[in-house]
Amino acid sequence: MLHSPEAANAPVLVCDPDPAVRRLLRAALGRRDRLNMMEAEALESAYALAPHCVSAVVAVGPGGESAVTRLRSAGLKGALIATLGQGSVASAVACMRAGADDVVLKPLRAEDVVERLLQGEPARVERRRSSRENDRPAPATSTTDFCGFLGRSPPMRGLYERIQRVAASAAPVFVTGESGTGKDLCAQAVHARSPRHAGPFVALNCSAIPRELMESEVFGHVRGAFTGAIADRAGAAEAADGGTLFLDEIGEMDLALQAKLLRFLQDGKVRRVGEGRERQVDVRIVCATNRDPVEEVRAGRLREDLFYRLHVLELSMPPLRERGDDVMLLAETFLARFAGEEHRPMPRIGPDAARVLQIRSWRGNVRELQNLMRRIVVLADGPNVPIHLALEGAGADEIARFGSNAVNVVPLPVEAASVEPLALTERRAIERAIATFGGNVAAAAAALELSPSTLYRKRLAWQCA
Ligand SMILES: Nc1ncnc2c1ncn2[C@@H]1O[C@H](COP(=O)(O)OP(=O)(O)OP(=O)(O)O)[C@@H](O)[C@H]1O
Repeated sequence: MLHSPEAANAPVLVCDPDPAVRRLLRAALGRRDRLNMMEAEALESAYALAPHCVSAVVAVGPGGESAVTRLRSAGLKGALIATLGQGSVASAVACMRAGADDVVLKPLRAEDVVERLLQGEPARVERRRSSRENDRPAPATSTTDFCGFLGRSPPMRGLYERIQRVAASAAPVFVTGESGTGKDLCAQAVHARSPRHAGPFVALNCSAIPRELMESEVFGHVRGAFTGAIADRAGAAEAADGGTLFLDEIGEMDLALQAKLLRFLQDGKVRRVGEGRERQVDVRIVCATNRDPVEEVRAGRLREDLFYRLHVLELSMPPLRERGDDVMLLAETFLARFAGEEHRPMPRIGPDAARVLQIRSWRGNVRELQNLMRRIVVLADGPNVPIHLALEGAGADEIARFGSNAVNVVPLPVEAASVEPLALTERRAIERAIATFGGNVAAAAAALELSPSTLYRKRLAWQCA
C-alpha cells in the first residue's frame, strides 16, 4: 500500500485529455490520506513527469501498450493503471504485458481506479526492490499479478496474501493442489518473497528421479560410493544452503529416504552417500503433492512423522474451475504469448468460445488451458478461436453443459496448411462448422459469429453456382 514513508510524499501522475476526468481523480486521490497528484493533459508531458511520480493513472489510446512501455522506460516504477476509451480484451492484455498493473475501461469510477491503484502497490514494491538489486529492466514477473502468477479472482488474491505471510516464516511449507494448478510457481513465490530470496532455489521432482539415485540427488555422494560415482558431488540439500529446497511429489520418495529426510529436517545436517562426515546447512523446505497427503499417510506412502514435520504451513492451490474470470485472463494471455512465439496471428475469443472456456472443468488446470491455447494458435485457420478446438479434449459432461446442440462435436482431422482461394477457405470453414454441429446451421452460425441468414445465403449461392 502507499503507506511507506518513501511513497507518502511522492505524487501520483494522472494523465487524461479530459479535464473532468482529471478533476474526479484529483478529488478521489485527495480523499485518500496524503496522496498528491501531478496532472498531464497529453502523453508527452506524462513521459516527462513519470520519473518524479510514485504511480500513475494514464489514459492511453489505441495501441496503448507503447505508451505503457514508454512510461516504464521513462522510469515509472510504481503501480500503473492504463485507462482505455474503447478497447478489447486483447488491447488490455497487451497493456498488461507491457507493464501496466491494471487496465480500466471508460467511463471510469474514480474511486474504483484509486482502489485499483492501491492494489497495484505490491507490484510496485517488488519492482522497486528488483530495480535496486539489479539495474536491468523490470523482470518478466512485473507483468504478472504476483510473482509469476496471473489471476485476480478472490481465491488467488487470498493465496497471494497467504504466500506473503508464509514466506516471512522459516517453517516448512506444504503445497497441495491438483496437477497443473501452479504448485511449482507457488514454491518459487514463497522463496522469492522470503528473507532467503537472495539465496538459491533448488527444485527436485521426486517422481522424476529413479529411486536408487534419489538419496544421492538429495544428499550428494562421494567418489566411488556406487557404480558411476566418478567424483564427489554435492546434493540438492547442500546446493540449497542459505535458500530453499523444493521437493515436488514428496509422496514418491521411498520410505527409507523419508526417514533420512526427517532427520535432516530435525538437525539440518547432510551426510553425502559414502561419507562419514556431516555438513551443517541452513535450508528451508517447501514440498508439494497433488494427492491428498492425509490419504497418503493412511496408505503408508508418506511417513506420518515426516508429514507432521513438513505440514506446518499449508498452501492449498485453488483448482482453475474455481477461479472465475481468471480463465479468460489466462486464456488471452497465453494466446498472445503463443501467437508471438509461433509468429501467428492471435485468434480472438468470441462469445461462444468464451462460454466453452468458462464451462470447462479444466481437470489439468492451468497446464491444460496453456496447452490448449498453444494448440489453438497453431491450428486455428481463421481470426477466431474455433469452437471445435475450444472443446478439444472436453469430456461428455462439459460438452453437455455447453448445450445439447454440441453433443455431436467430434475433433476434426488437422489438414496440412495449403494455399487456396479465400472463398474456398471460407466455404470449407462453414461446411466444417455445420458438420461439427451435426447439421445445426444456427449453432454453426453462432460459432462462426455470423448470422444464420448469412450462412443460408452462402449455401444457396454454392448450390446455384
Ligand atoms: N496462475 C498462473 N498464472 C500463469 N501461469 C501459471 C499459473 N499457474 C500455473 N501456471 C503455469 O502452468 C504450468 C503448470 O504449473 P506448475 O508446474 O506450477 O503446476 P503444478 O501444480 O506444480 O503441476 P504438477 O502437480 O503436475 O507438478 C506452468 O507452466 C506454470 O508456469
